Amino acid sequence: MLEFRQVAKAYATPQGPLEVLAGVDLELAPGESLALMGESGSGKSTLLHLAAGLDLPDRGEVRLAGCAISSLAEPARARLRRETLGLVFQQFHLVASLSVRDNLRLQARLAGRERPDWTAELIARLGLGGLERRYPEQLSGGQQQRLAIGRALAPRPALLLADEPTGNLDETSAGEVLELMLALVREAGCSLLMVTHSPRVAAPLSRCLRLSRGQLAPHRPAERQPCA
Ligand SMILES: Nc1ncnc2c1ncn2[C@@H]1O[C@H](COP(=O)(O)OP(=O)(O)OP(=O)(O)O)[C@@H](O)[C@H]1O
Repeated sequence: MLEFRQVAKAYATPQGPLEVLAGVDLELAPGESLALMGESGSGKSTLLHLAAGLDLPDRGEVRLAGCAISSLAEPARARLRRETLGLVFQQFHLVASLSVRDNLRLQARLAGRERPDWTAELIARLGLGGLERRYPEQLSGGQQQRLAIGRALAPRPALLLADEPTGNLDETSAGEVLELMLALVREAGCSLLMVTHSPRVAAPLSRCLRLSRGQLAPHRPAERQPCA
C-alpha cells in the first residue's frame, strides 16, 4: 500500500542542512495499521508529508498504491492523493462555508466516489445526526474532529494518514474519537499510518515504529519509553 525505499530528506537551515530522514525503509500492507512515534522534531510529520506526496524526498522512492508518487509531477500526485488517501491533521482543515453534509460530499465528489448512502451512514456513525446543516464553527472541537475524520473517509480511501488526530481533544473525547476512527478504518479494510505521542493511542494498532536520528525502529508503545 505504502512503501519507502531508502528515503532521505534534509532541510536547509541557517546552520546548514538538517538531515531529518536518513535512508528510511518502510512497508505498510493493505489493511495494516501502523503507529509512528518519536520525539518532537524527529521527523514524523515530514515522513507523513512525503507519504502523501505533499513534499518530495531528496533521495530514494516513495510508492503509494503501486505508483512511485515521488517521481510524479504535482498534478498527478494530487490526483493519486485524491483517489487513494484520506488525510487527517491536528488542524481540521474543514471548509468553513460548507455544512457538515457538504464537507463530506465535497471530499467524496473530488475523488469521483460520491455515495449518498455512505455519506448518510457516516453522519450517523460519527454521531453527527441532526447536525448535518450546521457549519464547522457551530460544532464543538470533538464534533469538528469527528467531521474531519469522516471527511477523510468519505471517499473510502485505501490509506488514511493521520497526524495526531486526537491531539487537541480532552482524554474522554480523544478515546471516543480514536475508537470510532479505528472501527471505521477496520470495517473499510483501509490501511492506517498514524503519528502519535501517546502510547495509549498507539497500543491498539497492529504495529508501532519509532523515528529517531533519521531512522525507523520497531517500538513497543506499552513500555512507555522516553518518546511518550
Ligand atoms: N520547512 C522546514 N525548513 C526547515 N526545517 C524544517 C522544516 N520543516 C521541518 N523542519 C525541521 O525538521 C525537523 C523535523 O520536523 P517534523 O515536523 O517532521 O518533526 P515531528 O517529529 O513531526 O515533530 P512534532 O512531534 O513536534 O510535530 C524539526 O527539527 C523541524 O524544525
